[in-house]
Amino acid sequence: MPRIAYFGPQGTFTEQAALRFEGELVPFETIPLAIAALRKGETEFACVPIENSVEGAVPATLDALIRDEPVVAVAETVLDVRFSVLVRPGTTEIRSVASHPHALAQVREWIAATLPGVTSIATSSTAAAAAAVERGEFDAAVTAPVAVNHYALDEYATDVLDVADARTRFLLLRRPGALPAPTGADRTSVVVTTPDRMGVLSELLTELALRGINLTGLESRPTKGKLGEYRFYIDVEGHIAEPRIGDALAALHRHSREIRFLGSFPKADQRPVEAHNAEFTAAATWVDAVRKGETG
Ligand SMILES: O=C(O)C(=O)C[C@]1(C(=O)O)C=C[C@@H](O)C=C1
Repeated sequence: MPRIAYFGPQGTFTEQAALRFEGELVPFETIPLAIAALRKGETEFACVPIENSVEGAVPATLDALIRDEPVVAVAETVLDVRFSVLVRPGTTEIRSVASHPHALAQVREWIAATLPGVTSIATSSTAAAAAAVERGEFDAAVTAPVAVNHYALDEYATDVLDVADARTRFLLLRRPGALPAPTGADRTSVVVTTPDRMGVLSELLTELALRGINLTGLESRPTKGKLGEYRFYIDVEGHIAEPRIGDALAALHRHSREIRFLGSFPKADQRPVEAHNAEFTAAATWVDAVRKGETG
């Protein structure tokens, strides 16, 4: 059975996401450590969170994806997110509440209304907060509902969430190899470092628009070099095997100082992508024929 490194420990949302894929799950304390295990060949896959509908992109994942040797996404899955607040049995007063910063941000209003005056403490993950509460370091942890099964804690509150219908998307990563076959409902992800000149981002987006490609995500992260220098993470609908996507990525390559392919894989929503591949194929066939002198 393949091994899947995941952002743990046991009881994280990421573990719930990783359980949807077939493999032996291996927990790591941080996102960079899970991806490093994949790069080193300790596991065949890694499962990490990439974006949340309330708090946006997960910076630790974006930064880990661009470092060191390339890794690519081969699948994604989306989880509904709602939180439980766990305490040690017998707790009567809550003075501190711990969790992953993304989780704390999603229950900020609930904490202010229900536990006014408590101190919020950031931990490496929601489950790490549960473990710390179990050890007596903090009074309460904001966790995934399943965490109550892994730690000797009681539910103080369940279904906690400031914004209804929150969801988090997770990626299944692998070292580069054969790509997943196109399904007609795919997503392609790249990260581009642009030269420092006027209008370059609009040029990138125009290349997509000209080919009728739907942009589903655009994130920027500093290159960590010069102040004001950024990388752009671009998600589009379609698969690199499709002519219009291949054509667009070639254009992005021409506009960029550095480009890294992050994968073409089936979208979790399985909603078919409206494409114009037949027109692109017909145009390429025509150019080919003209070059050979077969037509005018
Ligand atoms: O700490 C966890 O349980 C995670 O899996 C991380 C994470 C995140 O990074 O957004 C995943 C889903 C929730 O939105 C909160 C935390």
